[in-house]
Amino acid sequence: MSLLEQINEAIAARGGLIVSCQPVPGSPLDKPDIVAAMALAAEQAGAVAVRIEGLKNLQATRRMVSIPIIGIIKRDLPDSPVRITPFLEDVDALAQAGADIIAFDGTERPRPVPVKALLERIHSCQRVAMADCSSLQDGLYCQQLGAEIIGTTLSGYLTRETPEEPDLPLVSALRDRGCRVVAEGRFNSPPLAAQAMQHGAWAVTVGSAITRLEHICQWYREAMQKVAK
Ligand SMILES: CC(=O)N[C@H](C=O)[C@@H](O)[C@H](O)[C@H](O)COP(=O)(O)O
Repeated sequence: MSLLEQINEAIAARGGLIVSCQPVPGSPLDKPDIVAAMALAAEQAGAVAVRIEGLKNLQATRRMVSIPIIGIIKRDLPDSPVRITPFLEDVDALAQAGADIIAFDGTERPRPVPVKALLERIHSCQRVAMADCSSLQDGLYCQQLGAEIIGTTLSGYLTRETPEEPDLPLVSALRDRGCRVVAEGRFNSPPLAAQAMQHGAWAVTVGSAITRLEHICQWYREAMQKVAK
């Protein structure tokens, strides 16, 4: 059975929750053992896959979990806004470290390596490709080039102001055009994740609301301060 068929079975049995285990950089939780422990807890709680950033975190997680891992490497480049898995060497390293699915920035922005070349490399490593997109146009381009999974990951992050709400219309639009859609980005509550499934998502990735303790604390504090006397 192919990896995507295995995930289909898991989704049918347990729902389509993918947990992104990416602590806030520099957080006391930003340690490979802790990332791996979060991933194992997510697996034990029924997640169908986890999303992990960085090779050390990926290697530690690979030793702990048996569910599929979506691997990424984030880089801050001096001459390109593209951050997620920009280089062919990143693809090779992620495949080597145990990623089953490799996600990359699928936006149409200035980038060191074209999307087509990244996709070819992911497939030559015999891994599944997930394109992190910001729009219908990005998604259709990556789908047409052969990306098996299209994520809404970067919707709202190419403009100055990021909206509070997730991009449910993009989930529907991509699904209507035949994409296998992972809804990702600001699905910060169970009802929002459920709405993504109703809008045709194949699965939903949740990060901050499950694994970024600082963000969750901030949401609580702000809500409480608003009503404080
Ligand atoms: C825009 C970008 O760089 N997104 C990143 C992609 O890996 C992560 O920082 C997000 O946490 C992840 O996409 C999950 O989203 P949320 O944390 O909103 O559930």
